[in-house]
Amino acid sequence: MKILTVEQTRALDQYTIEHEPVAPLNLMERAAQAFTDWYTARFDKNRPVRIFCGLGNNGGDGLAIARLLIQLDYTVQTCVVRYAPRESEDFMHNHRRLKLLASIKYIESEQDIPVIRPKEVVIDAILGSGLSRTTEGLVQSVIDAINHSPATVVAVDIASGLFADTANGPNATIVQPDYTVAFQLPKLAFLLPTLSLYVGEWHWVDIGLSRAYIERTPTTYFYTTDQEVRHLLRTRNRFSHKGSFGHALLLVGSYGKIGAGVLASRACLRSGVGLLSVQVPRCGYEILQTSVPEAMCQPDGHLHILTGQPEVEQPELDTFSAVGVGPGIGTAPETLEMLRKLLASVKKPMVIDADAINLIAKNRDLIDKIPKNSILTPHPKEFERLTRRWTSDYDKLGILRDFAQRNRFVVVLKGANTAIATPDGTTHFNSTGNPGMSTGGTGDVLTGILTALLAQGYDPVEAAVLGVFEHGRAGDRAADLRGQIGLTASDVIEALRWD
Ligand SMILES: NC(=O)C1=CN([C@@H]2O[C@H](COP(=O)(O)OP(=O)(O)OC[C@H]3O[C@@H](n4cnc5c(N)ncnc54)[C@H](OP(=O)(O)O)[C@@H]3O)[C@@H](O)[C@H]2O)[C@@H](O)CC1
Ligand SMILES: [K+]
Repeated sequence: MKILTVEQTRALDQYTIEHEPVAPLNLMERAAQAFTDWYTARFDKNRPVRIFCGLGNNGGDGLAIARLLIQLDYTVQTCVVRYAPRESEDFMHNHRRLKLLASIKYIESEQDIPVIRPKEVVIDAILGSGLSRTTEGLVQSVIDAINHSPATVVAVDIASGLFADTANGPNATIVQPDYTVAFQLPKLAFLLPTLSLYVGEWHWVDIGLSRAYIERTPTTYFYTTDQEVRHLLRTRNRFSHKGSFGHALLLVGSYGKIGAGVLASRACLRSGVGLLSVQVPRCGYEILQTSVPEAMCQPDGHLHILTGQPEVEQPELDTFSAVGVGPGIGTAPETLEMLRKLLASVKKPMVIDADAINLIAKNRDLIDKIPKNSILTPHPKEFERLTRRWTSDYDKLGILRDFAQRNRFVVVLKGANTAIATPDGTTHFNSTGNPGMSTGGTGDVLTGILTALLAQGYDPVEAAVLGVFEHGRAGDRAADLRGQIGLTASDVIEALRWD
């Protein structure tokens, strides 16, 4: 699913109006109806509704929603925040229609701001995507009153005061909703961790804007949906054999962290790889052979760390269809040398995680040695070590895009809505996963999954988008079963299901 900028959304709106064609007022009615359908499916008539409307089209939506809810017998109090002398045309039309049906309260000064009671649901339709400056004065006071109230708050299209795709200044006053119901497409702001307070749980509703226009509008931001992922997943031919699904090599573990290697290996096997070989320090040999009997084990000559000096002769690196390195390997100088040699020898895109990233961050000459189109999977701290500290989530996205594009890497920046930046400058936000997955070992699981997908011949961008999605989906299934708090990385592996 594409994420469009405010400008692009306005153009999409205009295109739909001209080419469907549909009168702007009817489009507003469609938006209000879609919101109302969403609302009535969740909130019953016992909850009094208080709708705060601005004077633009977001306010117009609010007035139309008020009318539709009143017609459905909801108890609605509409408050128009009169912060400016001018209203939009469609606002005025809906204002006239609502006045025939109900009284409207006008907020012209702070004294007019009503007391909001706990049982109420506040619908925030003060400002939408037309926000052009930081909120102040009366609007700011109303937003403060909403934020200090005990009521449930639902934002229409976007929280009032929140910019949809650019940074808000410091100390901006913004509605903090429990829910945001966006029209047609999600907005970039919804996907950024530091803005979550101004978004709440978000949903989007279809208001019939032109699909053809969305299709041909270029964008750099995407939100991965279930439907899109279904197209990526390859089905298995009846005549296939284990040789058809590649041979992966994982270089993992150190004394005390062999478990990271076990998790990565199990996840790799659960993600469809044909054959798996695993290099671990000698202390990990029996552990791995016992806990992952499906894998072939190549013990390192060193007892505790990976040095790249094998105990017994090992197959050439080009035997393997994909290589993954990092989980649990530590940052010993000998392991750095192993990584240096590995990067010099592997020609295919590989998966690079955890301590391999930390080693690269400290030895920056290695960045140029990483095969093009490799997948790097840093968490934010590792990514900061690799690049620089950011000033906002928007700054972080810029650094991420530049780093991936300049080096021709696929960078999977882990977190809520994991962001995957690609060599061609696009960024894909993931839609699956839950806070229960913030627990040791889930990153190792992801490395195993991604290495398995590369080994099966998936293109690195597809592997990253698909792998991150399925990793999150497995986490969601596991959380359904056990709850988020008790979730472990092993539960995520057990919940993987590729169909
Ligand atoms: N896109 C779609 O497909 C559809 C969109 N729809 C709806 O339209 C909404 C967008 O409507 P909109 O463009 O009229 O903007 P909106 O946010 O209501 O207000 C703009 C007014 O506020 C003013 N203003 C700005 N900042 C301010 C501030 N800080 N403090 C005070 N005032 C401020 C601004 O002033 P100006 O910048 O012109 O000086 C202008 O007068 C969208 O979110 C959705 O709900 C649906 O109905 C149908 C389909
Ligand atoms: K709003």
